[in-house]
Amino acid sequence: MPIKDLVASLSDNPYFGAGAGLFGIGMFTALARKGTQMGMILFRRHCMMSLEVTSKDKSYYWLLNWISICGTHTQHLSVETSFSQSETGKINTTFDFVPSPGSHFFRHKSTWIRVERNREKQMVDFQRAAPFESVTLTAVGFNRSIYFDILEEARQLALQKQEGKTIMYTAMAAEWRPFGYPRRKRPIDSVVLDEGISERIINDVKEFTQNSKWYMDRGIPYRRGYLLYGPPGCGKSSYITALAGSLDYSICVLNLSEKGLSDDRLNHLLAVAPEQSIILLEDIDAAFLNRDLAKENPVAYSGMGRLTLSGLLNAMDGVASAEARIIFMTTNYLERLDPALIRPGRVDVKELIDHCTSYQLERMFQRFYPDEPESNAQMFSHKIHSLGKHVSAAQVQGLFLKHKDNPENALNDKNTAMFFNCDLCTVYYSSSNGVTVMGVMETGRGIYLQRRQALRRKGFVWHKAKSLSRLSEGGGNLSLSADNLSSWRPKSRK
Ligand SMILES: Nc1ncnc2c1ncn2[C@@H]1O[C@H](COP(=O)(O)OP(=O)(O)OP(=O)(O)O)[C@@H](O)[C@H]1O
Repeated sequence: MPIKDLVASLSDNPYFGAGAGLFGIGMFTALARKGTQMGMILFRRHCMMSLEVTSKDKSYYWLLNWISICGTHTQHLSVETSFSQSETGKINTTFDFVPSPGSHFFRHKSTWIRVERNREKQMVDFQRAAPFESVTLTAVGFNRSIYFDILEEARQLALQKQEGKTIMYTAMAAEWRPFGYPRRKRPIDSVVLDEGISERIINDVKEFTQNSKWYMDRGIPYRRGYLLYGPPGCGKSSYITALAGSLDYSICVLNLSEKGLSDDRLNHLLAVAPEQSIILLEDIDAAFLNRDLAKENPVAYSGMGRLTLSGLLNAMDGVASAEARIIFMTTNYLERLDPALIRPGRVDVKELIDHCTSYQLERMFQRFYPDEPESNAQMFSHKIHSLGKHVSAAQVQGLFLKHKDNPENALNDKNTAMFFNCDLCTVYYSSSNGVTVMGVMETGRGIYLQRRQALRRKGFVWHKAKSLSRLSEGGGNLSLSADNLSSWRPKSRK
């Protein structure tokens, strides 16, 4: 059959006509779809700009935070909870909402921007021990500055939160992560150390940070180690935090007795610590104390950290950076430290932060009660010394907090004795013609001795001081009458 006839017969066939029509429509739709896809790809490639920020990048959380505050009004949010516990034990929990994984749109300076937050299920960011994530911003046009603007705004927003604050970092797996919210900077003079100590440390740190060239020229590693040692509660940690604030540094706190801290991990952490930060190794003796206990009782301590002294020494020696690297260590037991750990080069400055001296007591009193005359500060210092007890600044702070609105109470013998839990004694004196109760109590050896001497001068003979009870238990009953003496017979002293 000639082709002409075949075409004529097919065109008369209604089934064929319908099939050809459907085929044509399908073809057209497929081509249109393909064309749109190609068009979109070409449009994206040539007319749109996108920016990908991965969770490994520092600006990742700044950006998410910025988007949730200034950008999208999406109803699909994820929560980021920050938890911090202050030294007083108070717990602060705050929720931040960030866009959840998926697509969101927002308008920035008359440009529509699409935000796509992706969470990879298959990939884990080992540094953060969390799924790998990324955020992609896409906008029409070629104006790159829009992304610079956004990143800059996000950065400023994040830094605003940190202004006047000290960021604390803690070690998470192999990286440093901010711990809780940045803390308000503590004024350095609010930590009252003994005369000259604070000035010595500040001058040394400043001299060090301003002399990088001196170190470079002589090929000396640009790092400096400080050791603050002394009894608990005397201000070692508080001082380091205040110092970091005054230098505008952050603090990287590392607990050497943490389970699973190996030599390699410590080495890595010290090498990647954020710039402009103080590395704080607290209670440095504790890490190796555990090791001794572990030797004695391997079962109880199995699985404890694998940090060795030589690992710590090597890690400290390896700390090198173009930036000034400052390491602070604290301990309550200097004598427990290995001499190799505190030799010059590892520890360049050692300072004893001890119990309160008169200088500190007076200054603390004046800081807490600025309207009180200086003579009261001196009286307070005298009273505390006469208790015959070593008191830490933390204890003194506690006493002031208890009587924060009433300095008279902080100066009261009974209150101070009660607060510092002094052993109370009833003191019996006799005159030559019989027992007379004179010295009712002593709040400490200092006061007691003074009274004794005064009484002796008046001709009284001291018989015995009998420890009755702690004042806190005794309810502060200071007066004695003859009845109290009935069960007690003083031995006369020849
Ligand atoms: N010298 C000081 N001046 C003012 N406050 C102080 C001083 N020392 C301690 N404090 C207060 O006492 C509390 C505990 O202090 P901090 O933790 O700094 O002591 P520490 O010496 O580091 O103790 P530890 O050895 O137990 O870690 C803080 O609230 C701090 O404000």
